[in-house]
Amino acid sequence: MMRLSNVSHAYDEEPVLEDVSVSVSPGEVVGIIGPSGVGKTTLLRILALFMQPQEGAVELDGQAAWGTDDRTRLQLRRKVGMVFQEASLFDGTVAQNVEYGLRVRRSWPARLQAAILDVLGLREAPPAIEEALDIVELTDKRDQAASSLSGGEAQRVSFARALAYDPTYLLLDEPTSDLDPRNTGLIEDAIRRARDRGLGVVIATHDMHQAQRVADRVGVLLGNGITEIGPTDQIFEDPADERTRQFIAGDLVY
Ligand SMILES: Nc1ncnc2c1ncn2[C@@H]1O[C@H](COP(=O)(O)OP(=O)(O)OP(=O)(O)O)[C@@H](O)[C@H]1O
Repeated sequence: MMRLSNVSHAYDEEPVLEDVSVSVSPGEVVGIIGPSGVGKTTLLRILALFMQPQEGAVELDGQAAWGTDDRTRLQLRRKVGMVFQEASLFDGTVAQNVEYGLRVRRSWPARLQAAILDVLGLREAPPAIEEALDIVELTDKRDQAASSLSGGEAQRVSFARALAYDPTYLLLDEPTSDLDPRNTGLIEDAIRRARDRGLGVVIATHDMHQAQRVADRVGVLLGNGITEIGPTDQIFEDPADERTRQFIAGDLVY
């Protein structure tokens, strides 16, 4: 389980998160919804161990992430994959971009061996790449130049790259905010497939309907904290907190 406990963080004395606790288990999708600028990205960056919160604890599979040595933290960070709002692919084919996720994990001897087989034209793509491409339905574009893809396809490649890395947890920051309905649907299907393979997924989105479609549990981030977190049906149909109710009903204007 990945868990934030009583986390607070401020930028230049301006509090963004105050006393936030949230967790995700393997095989579960947790949606974090809230208006723009409320701190969803900050929350994900703390979960990804990119930044240390000023207060509170971050724990992965029972191990505290801070207050430990850098090497242990790097090992913990390797359990986490992240997909950002915008795909950032390098100049190369779709398959090469997806493989990048694998390559960073390989030992130097294995990388050297792969490079030699590449030069000899003898290397076959590892199964993890084919599986990841299958999940985002891009198998037929595997040899296409990444620069020739549409925005939606590029985002699906980003998703596949994060999957190929074989993380235990996957964090998604507004992964479909610039996408058309078809690509949005394909990413949402890929999220469900990742969950069914046992990944713990956290998706931050300002689109509450997306959270309703894909999340098992939803946390509502309003003001500086989570007003409520619980099973998706309960949050949308019977919220306990008045601010959550107003936000879900669209009555809370930011
Ligand atoms: N590095 C930083 N330095 C100073 N302020 C920051 C920094 N990063 C974020 N903030 C501020 O913290 C607040 C929360 O930002 P954050 O990006 O976490 O929110 P968000 O909910 O992800 O927003 P959006 O959906 O618009 O991306 C914003 O007011 C933002 O301006």
